Parts: sequence; structure tokens; C-alpha cells
Amino acid sequence: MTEGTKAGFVALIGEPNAGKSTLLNRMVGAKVSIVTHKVQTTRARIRGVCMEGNAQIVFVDTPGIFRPRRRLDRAMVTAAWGGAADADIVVLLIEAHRGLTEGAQAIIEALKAREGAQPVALAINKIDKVKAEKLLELSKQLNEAYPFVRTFMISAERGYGVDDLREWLASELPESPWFYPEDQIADLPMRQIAAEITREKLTLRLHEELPYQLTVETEKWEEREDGSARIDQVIYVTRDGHKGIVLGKGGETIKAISKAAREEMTEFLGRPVHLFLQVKLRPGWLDEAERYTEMGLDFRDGD
Ligand SMILES: Nc1nc2c(ncn2[C@@H]2O[C@H](COP(=O)(O)OP(=O)(O)OP(=O)(O)O)[C@@H](O)[C@H]2O)c(=O)[nH]1
Repeated sequence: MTEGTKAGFVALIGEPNAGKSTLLNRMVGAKVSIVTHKVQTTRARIRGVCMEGNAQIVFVDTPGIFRPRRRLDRAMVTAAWGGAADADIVVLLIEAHRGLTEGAQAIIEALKAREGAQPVALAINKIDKVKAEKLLELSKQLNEAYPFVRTFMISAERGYGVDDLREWLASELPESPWFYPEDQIADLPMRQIAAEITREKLTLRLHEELPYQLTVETEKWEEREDGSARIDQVIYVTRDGHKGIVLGKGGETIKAISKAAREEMTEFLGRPVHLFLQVKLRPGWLDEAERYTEMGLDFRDGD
């Protein structure tokens, strides 16, 4: 079907923790990206697709934009801006209670520096956390800082204002045939979704710096005759000492993580899953090109 249809790409940008994944999940109506309380959980460029009337909106959920220090961080930032560059519309998410932070200011400066760029809409998120007067003031301040084409006040978590934003995005998209079959919600391969699920459980369970230095890969995926799936994954750690932390006393930690991940995968796939996790030491993974490609990032971006 091409007659009267619209389709296009929307990039969600914002500081880490602004609520990009929550907004994406709310718009797409399914758990596509991974939401946790920790910052910087979105490493890969994940897209969700949603239908609004005759329009197909393809979201590019970008990693949080921040000041890059490490090589991996730099690759993430390039991926974030790469997503924005490909998009028809950019939506900048700002946290209502934090306002125009230094980080937000840096993003606005970067937006201004682009040439012939797409329209940028402002979405002030987490409005459930502030009073109305403060919102109006913030909206004025932000619109003075950048010529946003529209301003939306939303709460991604509670769903306030999200329908308006989605309807507006649909109305702005160009006429085009759809990119994906209507019932398809995410183009992220199942193996990668399964790895993201395990990584989310690790992040929730293990605190401080450690989760950041972990990566999960799905090594094998076997469809069984009884309708179940056997999934083998490897958790790579960068230091030998981390292995013990991930395994826990008597393997308790890894067992709990495995159970939680398996339950979520079973629910996601709608059929039984047998999950096998292994922990391996790979000191150099942060610098290995292959790992970056698995995460949807271009290694050269970090140079
Ligand atoms: N109170 C409130 N909390 C929200 C809202 N939207 C998101 N959050 C919370 O903010 C936190 C961060 O949300 P995410 O969606 O993971 O943020 P993100 O921008 O994708 O973060 P990165 O992946 O680190 O870039 C989570 O704990 C969400 O539950 C909102 O409208 N109101």
C-alpha cells in the first residue's frame, strides 16, 4: 500500500536518563528498548516502529548524549548523532525538574551548529515532577535558547501528552511507502533483544561501575521440536575479579540473573526458554571492533 501513506524517521535525543527509552516504549506500545534506573543503558541504536493513522513512524532511539571520555563513549555519541542525522524530525527530550542543564545546553549548541538540518521539536518530560508555573518558565527559557518548531509537555512514564506528540510527528512525516510490515514493532534481531534482556538483569542486580564493563552476546539460538528455544549466552567481563562478582557465592548471583532473564525471554517470546549463561574474561573487549559491530556501533567512530 503506497497511496496516501506517510513514513519517516524520528530521532529522540537527550541527556542520559531523560526518558528516551520510556517514551519509545510508550509510543510503540511494547518493550523494545531496555529501561533501568541506571544511566547509559542504551548502547545500540534501537528502532521501534509505530503506526499513527496512515503514517508509519520509525524511531531511532539513541544512546544518551554526554561528554565522551572513553573510546566506547565516543562511539556511542557518534551513533547518537548519526541517528539524528538520518532522521526527518528530531525530538529533544529535556527533564522538567532538571531544566536547562549544562548537558542540555551542550546539545542545543550542537543542534545550532548543524547545517540545513531537520526541524527539532522540544519535549519537556517528567512533568509529573514539577509545578505548572515552573513548566511555563522553562518552556520560555528553552525556546529562547533554540527555535523549536513545537513544544510538548509530557510524562513518558504516565503517558500524559504522548498521544499529542505522536499525532503531530505523524502529521509532519513525508508521503512515502511504509518501510516495515504493519505488524512489525522492532527491527532489532531476537538474538540482540535476548542479550539486552540479560544485560538489563545484570545491571539491575550488580551495582556501581561493574555493569558498565560487561557485555552480553547470544552465541547460539536453537529452536527445539517441542516449541521451546535453547539460548546460549556469554557474559564478557574485563577483569578476572569481576567474574566472581557476577557468579556470586556458590553461583547465587548468576542463578538469580539467569532466572529473571529466562522469565522475561519466555514472556517476550510467548514460549519456554532454556537459558545457558557463561562468564568469560576478555580484558580487551572495550577495544575490540567485533564487539562494537555486535552492538550496532561503528568502531571507527571512536577514533
Ligand atoms: N517521574 C517520571 N519518571 C520518568 C518519566 N519518564 C521516564 N522516567 C524515568 O526516568 C528513568 C530514565 O528513563 P529511560 O527511559 O531509561 O531514559 P533514557 O533517556 O532512555 O536513558 P539512557 O538509556 O541512559 O540514555 C527511568 O527510571 C524512568 O522510569 C516521567 O515522565 N516521569
